[in-house]
Amino acid sequence: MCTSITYVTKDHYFGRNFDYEISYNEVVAITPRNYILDFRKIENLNTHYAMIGIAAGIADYPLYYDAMNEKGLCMAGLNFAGYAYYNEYEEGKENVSPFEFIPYILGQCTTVDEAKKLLNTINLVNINFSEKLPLSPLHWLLADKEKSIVIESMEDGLHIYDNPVGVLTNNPSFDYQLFNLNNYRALSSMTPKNNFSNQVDLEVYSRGMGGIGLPGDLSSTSRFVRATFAKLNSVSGHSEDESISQFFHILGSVEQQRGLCDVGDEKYEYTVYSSCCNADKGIYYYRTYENSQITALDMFKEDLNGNQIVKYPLVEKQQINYVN
Ligand SMILES: C[C@H](CCC(=O)NCCS(=O)(=O)O)[C@H]1CC[C@H]2[C@@H]3CC[C@@H]4C[C@H](O)CC[C@]4(C)[C@H]3C[C@H](O)[C@]12C
Repeated sequence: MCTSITYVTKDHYFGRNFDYEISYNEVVAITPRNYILDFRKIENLNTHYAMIGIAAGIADYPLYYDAMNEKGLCMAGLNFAGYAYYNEYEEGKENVSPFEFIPYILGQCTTVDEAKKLLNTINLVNINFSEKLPLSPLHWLLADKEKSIVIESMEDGLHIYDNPVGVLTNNPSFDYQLFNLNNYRALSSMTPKNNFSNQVDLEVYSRGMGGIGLPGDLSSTSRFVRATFAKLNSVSGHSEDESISQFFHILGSVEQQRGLCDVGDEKYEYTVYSSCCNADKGIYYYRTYENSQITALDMFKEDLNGNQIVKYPLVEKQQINYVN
């Protein structure tokens, strides 16, 4: 499972928990403007916006899980197994395969509205990256500072939802996740008054009772409600330090500890990494399961006019500040 959120203080922040039981040798990858983006069915992009994000480090192609471009547009792919459906090639459409989708959008668009125009002509086509890397069933969160949308390609067509809460998890489809929030409208960050009955005197024996009923488990519907509640009630200062700390704490509300989600064969789904982009400044921050220290990469410190992907392996060793 994964959770992705967008968050605005003074700047715009975007990121995700990447929850899984295996890794594809993830790296932070910077794709500069003149790296030739090679597409299977449409014309290559020989120059495009530069982007930074986490990608699979197993191929010489920017196989992004999530990324932002130099204009502050951000996009993340999350599992959508059993719901995602990719089509046959269709003449007259822009046939983009799911593994090309993030570079295709971030390479050319500066805002969600610009991306929406491209989405009018797109056909998410069922082409593998390779035999070893088959199609992934995904849906996507796409965000700029003002708004976000969710993109779901399903058997009945391409769905593009405005996302008023700026959160995405996994199954089922986004319209359900949003509707399900109605069930939690009584939750509050405030101490609730006794609505139960005036015939019984109910005590406020603890702080935090306004949130009783918030689902605590790791299912995607529960994470959706919990991350949304955390994000929308979140209070943070505007400085960079306060903002990214708060961002990682929101993601922390839905992080997965190893062992709690058994997927068989002695494998457990856990939060492999959490990321937070400052989309205004082009800085990619992340933490990994074993390394609680925040690592940062500034895309503008790279030569963005280059033509080769620059890759940084994740810093995964715990960094402890021993004081004596
Ligand atoms: C598994 C991940 C979703 C995490 C998630 O949501 N976990 C919940 C599981 S569950 O909901 O509990 O079942 C997704 C997110 C992005 C994906 C890569 C995208 C590029 C590339 C595309 C190629 O076509 C295939 C290989 C490739 C490296 C992909 C592998 C894998 O598919 C990645 C990592």
